[in-house]
Amino acid sequence: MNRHIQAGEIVRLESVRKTYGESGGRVDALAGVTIGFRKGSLNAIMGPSGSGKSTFLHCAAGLDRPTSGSIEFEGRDLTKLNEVELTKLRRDRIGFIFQAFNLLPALDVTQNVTLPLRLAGRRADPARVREIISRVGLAERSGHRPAELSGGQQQRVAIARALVTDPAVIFADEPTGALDTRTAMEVLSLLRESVERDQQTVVMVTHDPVAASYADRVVFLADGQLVDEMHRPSADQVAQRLTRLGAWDDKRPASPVGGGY
Ligand SMILES: Nc1ncnc2c1ncn2[C@@H]1O[C@H](COP(=O)(O)OP(=O)(O)OP(=O)(O)O)[C@@H](O)[C@H]1O
Repeated sequence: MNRHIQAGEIVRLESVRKTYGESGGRVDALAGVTIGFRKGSLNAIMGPSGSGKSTFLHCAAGLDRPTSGSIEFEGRDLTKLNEVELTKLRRDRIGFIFQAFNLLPALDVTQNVTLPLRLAGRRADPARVREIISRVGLAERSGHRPAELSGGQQQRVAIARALVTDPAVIFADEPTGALDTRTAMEVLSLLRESVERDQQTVVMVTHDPVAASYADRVVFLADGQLVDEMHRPSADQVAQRLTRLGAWDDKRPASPVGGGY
């Protein structure tokens, strides 16, 4: 172990392949990807529809197993862990944020936020929970249920829930995809803050050049391979690069609005 990981990196994918289907209809969703992410950095993953972004995120986060290659996370190879070890590591060290919020409708804000702690059998420190909820601007709403909150507020609950276990890495799959521009910026600022303040690492898939412009580093996937990267680019630079990759040609379905569960 630790043969490949570079100084300062917290997670590293080495020659990661993910192949779906049998011989005739085989798809190389990831065709040999090698990349490391530094502790305390905000990273965006971009690329055309079908380029492998979700597959990349799921493999890197230990939600899916690659066909071959290794994923080093804080010195351990995720591909060598059994399901129980993987579940524990995900619960203790990784935070997840999804486009569709995935909040439980019957639970209020505080209960949703503390759910990962309860699942891990950990005690919720009330002062810390209050601090996290107020950090995302929901102190006044802590007793509200998701249906009583706006889409942006629901995503802020999801961020607080991802932060509550103090994870080393937060993986986010289009965290601003269902939000209007202003609310998306608030959410991105919160992610930026957890990187600056707590040295957490964020790896986020996004289609939005403005969201990507909040990142320290933007990596571009095409046909399951890394084809380029940019450091602290402007939204215009990202958009130009995506245009060259043909990312705007696809007709993606409209984002779902609000209503998570
Ligand atoms: N479970 C699966 N079975 C078969 N093929 C799959 C599966 N999941 C993904 N694929 C294929 O793998 C490739 C990469 O898919 P992936 O969802 O990772 O792309 P993406 O870049 O996230 O796309 P989008 O931007 O449209 O969400 C695609 O060709 C897709 O059809």
